[in-house]
Order: sequence, then structure tokens, then C-alpha cells
Amino acid sequence: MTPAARLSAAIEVLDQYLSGTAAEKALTNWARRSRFAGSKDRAAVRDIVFDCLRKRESYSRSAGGLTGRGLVVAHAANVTHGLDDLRAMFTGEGHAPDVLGADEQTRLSLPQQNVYNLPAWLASELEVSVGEDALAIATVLTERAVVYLRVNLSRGSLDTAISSLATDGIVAVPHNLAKTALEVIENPRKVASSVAYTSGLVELQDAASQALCAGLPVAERMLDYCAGGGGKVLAYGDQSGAKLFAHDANPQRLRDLQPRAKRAGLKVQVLTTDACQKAEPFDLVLCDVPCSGSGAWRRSPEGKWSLTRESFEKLLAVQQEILREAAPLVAMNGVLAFATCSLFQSENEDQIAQFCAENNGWHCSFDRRFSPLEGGDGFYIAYLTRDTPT
Ligand SMILES: C[S@@+](CC[C@H](N)C(=O)[O-])C[C@H]1O[C@@H](n2cnc3c(N)ncnc32)[C@H](O)[C@@H]1O
Repeated sequence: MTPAARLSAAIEVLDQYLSGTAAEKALTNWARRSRFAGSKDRAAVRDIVFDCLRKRESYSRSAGGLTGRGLVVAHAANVTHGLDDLRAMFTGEGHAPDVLGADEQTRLSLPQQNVYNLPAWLASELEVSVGEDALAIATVLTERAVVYLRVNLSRGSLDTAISSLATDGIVAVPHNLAKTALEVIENPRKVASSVAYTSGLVELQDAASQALCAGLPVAERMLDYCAGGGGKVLAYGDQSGAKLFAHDANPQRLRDLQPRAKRAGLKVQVLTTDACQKAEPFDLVLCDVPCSGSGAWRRSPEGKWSLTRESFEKLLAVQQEILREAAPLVAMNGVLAFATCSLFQSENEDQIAQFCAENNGWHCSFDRRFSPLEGGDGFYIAYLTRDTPT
């Protein structure tokens, strides 16, 4: 496909998304209809669509409306060099999008305003939570996410991983957020088939997520209560001698965990909810709860436009419910670690304050926010320590 034909495809996908289809589904539908598109075309169309989702508000302002074409015209104007380059893409010939109208060209020449690229209520939520960093953070969230790798130190050093990746054409450099973190600066799409990855020397994991796991307290028995694909329990396990357990309310979400554990050379015992109660106490229980995902909106930009106040309120209630469920599993003097990939105070500090106010015998012994301005995704971690009764 020509670059112009990829723009046309992105217009088609975005129109479907704007009429109510999830972006991933709209991309899959397009790929099924377009057997001629190779893997590079599919990746390029996906990149255009995701850029448009990240910058949906600023692009729709430039375009004078929220349409697939408007978003793609503004995207193209952002990545090409000047109006002549742009006109060369919008020729209406072959599979290229229609010629630019006079109105579209005039709009593109107007000065751009700084916008949050967030629904107004979420921009307010961000301002309340991070104060004067709000616009800078919202802007970082409109950029494409960096690909980070975690080096399994039990399998090899950072240097070994860098060399192994290089043999597969991948360039990676250490990142200062975590001592296990590598930032991929060339050929991130080759990672999944590289020897370093398939042999378990590296895993895909955000750098802030790695830092969060590395800081968790030392434990003999650690339960990851919301384990999902197991990213956190595996990161913790690589650096500790703890006996590892994993649970998730949705067992389907755990399906990648055992293959990943095997690749990393780790043993993780999966527990049902009942089995967690039989196996307690654990000296560390991590609750990486479902959240708005606001810290990771570079990766999943659709989330910022689909989140409603109602679904947000439900998430807040689920977060408290999970803390209530997990707390009895923690040993005396043990730690209930609460984590989100959210930037919002209401999902972070406020939840910890509410838990401590409602539950005697617990205190918050540590908390930390990771800002996307540090390079990784936004995260929050708090340790709730269970006090010995006096
Ligand atoms: C943010 S994800 C976890 C990601 C995972 N820790 C990782 O690092 O890959 C949140 C997980 O919580 C699970 N979950 C939702 N409600 C739960 C509950 N009441 N108890 C336990 N897990 C729950 C979801 O199924 C989801 O897999």
C-alpha cells in the first residue's frame, strides 16, 4: 500500500470507530476486508489510528470537526513537512484520499492551541491530582509509548541482553527508572520474535512498573491478588526468593501467566479465591487493581474517550472492594500493597485514606507516584501495613 492508501484506510477505520465500534475491532474488520494489506501496512494504519486517538481533540479542532477524514488530515499535516507534501498525499487518485478542500487548507494554517486531549471532566480530575504538571503530563500522554524491556537478571545481565537483542537488529539502552529496564530505541516490533525474548532473558514491561515491583517489600510468601497476565508477580519473583502465588477474579486473564513463568524459569502457584483463604497468611499481598488506566493512556488512548463518570465511580467501588477482600489474607506485620496505573488522586491517595479510616489496625507505611514525565507510564503504589494488635 502507498502511504496515501494507508491514510485512506485509517479514515475508514476511524469512521467506524466514531460510529461506535471499538478501535481494535474496527482495525480487525478493516484487515479482514483488506487481504492485500501486509503486516507493515497493518502496523502503519494502526499507528495512524492510534495517533489520532491520542490527539483526538487537537486534531478535531484543526479539522473543524470530529470525522475520520478530519482526524487523518490533521494527523498528516502534523507528520508531513508543509502543505505541498500534504497535497501530494491527498490527490484523490488510485487509493489516495480526496483532494484537500480550500476550507481544510485554511483551517490547517490557523495557530494550534494547547489542549489536554482529554474530556473536560478528566482534564479537571488531572489538574486536581497533579496540579501544575497537568498540561505537561496530558501532552506526554499524546505521544507514542516507549517500548521497555525488563531483563530477567536470573537469566543474564543487561549487557548480555543488549548484545543478544543487537544480534536480532534491536537497539536497546538502559533506562534510569529501574536497574532491570532497557528502552528499545530501534526495531521494537522485532522483540517478540527475538532470541532474547523467546529464551526468557527479557520480558516486555514498562519501566515504572519495573521500579514499582523492585521496591516491593521482601517477603517469604507473596500473593499477586489481581495478577492478570502476571507482569508484576514475575518481576517480583525474578528479584526475590519468595514463594509466589497468583489469583485473579477472572481466571481467563491468567492464561498467559504459566507460559511466561516457564520462560522466566519461575514457579507461580495459581489460587482460586477459596484457595487464597485456605493458603493465608501471606506476608505480602499485591492488589494491582482495575483502574482508569490514565497513567497508560499513551498505550490505550481509546480509554480516555470511553471512560464515563459512571464507569469511573464503579471502578472506585471495585478498588475498595478488592482491598476489603484481600486484607484478611495478610499476615500480622505484613503488607497489603495497593497499585494502580492511574494518575488520579481519587483512585490513589483517597482510596488509601478511605481504607485506613474504615479499617482499624492498618497504617500507610509508604506511597509513591510515578509520573509519565519520568519516562515510564504513570503508576501509584502504597503499602498498607497490618499492625499487630496491642
Ligand atoms: C490492572 S489489571 C492487573 C494487571 C497485572 N497485575 C499485570 O501486571 O499484568 C487488574 C486485574 O484485576 C482483576 N480483578 C478485577 N476485579 C477483581 C477482584 N475482585 N479480585 C481479584 N482480581 C480482580 C482483573 O481481572 C484484572 O486482571
